[in-house]
Amino acid sequence: MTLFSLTGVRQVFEGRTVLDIEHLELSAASSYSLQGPNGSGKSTLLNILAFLEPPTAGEIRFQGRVVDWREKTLHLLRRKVVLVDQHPIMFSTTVIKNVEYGLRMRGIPSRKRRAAAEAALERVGLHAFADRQAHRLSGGETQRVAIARALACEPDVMLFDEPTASVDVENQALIEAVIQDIRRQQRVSVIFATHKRLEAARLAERRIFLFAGKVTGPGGENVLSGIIAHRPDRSVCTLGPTVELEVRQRLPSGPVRIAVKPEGIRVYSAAERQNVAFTSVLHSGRVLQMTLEGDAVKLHVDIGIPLKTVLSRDEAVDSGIMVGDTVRVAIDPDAIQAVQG
Ligand SMILES: Nc1ncnc2c1ncn2[C@@H]1O[C@H](COP(=O)(O)OP(=O)(O)OP(=O)(O)O)[C@@H](O)[C@H]1O
Repeated sequence: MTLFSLTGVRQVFEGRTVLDIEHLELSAASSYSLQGPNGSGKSTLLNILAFLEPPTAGEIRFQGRVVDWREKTLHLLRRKVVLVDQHPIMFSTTVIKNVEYGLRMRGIPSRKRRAAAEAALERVGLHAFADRQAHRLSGGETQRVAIARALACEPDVMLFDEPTASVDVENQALIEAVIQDIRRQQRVSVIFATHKRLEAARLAERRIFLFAGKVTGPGGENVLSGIIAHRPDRSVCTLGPTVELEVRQRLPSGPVRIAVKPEGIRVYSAAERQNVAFTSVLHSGRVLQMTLEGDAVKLHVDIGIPLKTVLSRDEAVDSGIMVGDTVRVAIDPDAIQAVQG
């Protein structure tokens, strides 16, 4: 079942478009990671999905119904979707009262409230902390109490904004275990923003990549820092000591972040001279890794910068390319998206 369906969703802050999603569907009872560089729009998207901030434009369907962004309806939707913030705010009272907060707002009687809050604290391993002062907890404990506070409300969807960004290794493992436990309860969907690739691999069934506010597909993994310079006939982006890529976007000279879509990267065996795509510039590289994923082969290639691309199984067989081979790599300038900074 479709949980969220977004069409033409844009968020504009101070005249700047920071989120621009043509179409995105999220399935129910799944777990998604939201990945992308700083400022790519992850928190902005989470705030929209949590019904905390309406988008400037576009349509969002939740569980099949169009969201109309009126306070009365939002109130009900916010019971179904709960966002656990990166820096949760604790009220200056006990842990248990903080966890009970959402239930109190819903008018749940005190005994039932207490039992639900205790059960939620148990799930995050903080049962013994019930009577402690919440604002004196460590970062990791605070994050776990915030998760308990969300869990107590029994939402359909839990959103997390970088749940382990400011916690130690021990709390990271505990929080990941709690998220995995939440997912094992089939009913609850989980969407979390993270900068940690391994965390995404551990926790997410599906991954969404954002770059400059747009969903980029797995190409979001090819995110690199470079410097734009203008030559008489073209603009180039210098990456590392040896690599220069042509960039078609018009940007001022200076530092940029670029994303290279994997479908814009073609890899040829060193011998192949025919049908070279996109560009006359061919980079020399080496194949570091080839992994079979379903009917596709994921290729890691080093051309002085690390790049990931995908071939169909047939293309991979036909090319005869093997791990360790020296190859030539063509990159489509139109597959490069650059943003300043
Ligand atoms: N309320 C706001 N007013 C103006 N600009 C905003 C506002 N909220 C976010 N932005 C801008 O929108 C862009 C996207 O921000 P967002 O916080 O969604 O990115 P992010 O991917 O979550 O980044 P990070 O990984 O650093 O948390 C940024 O350039 C940010 O400065």
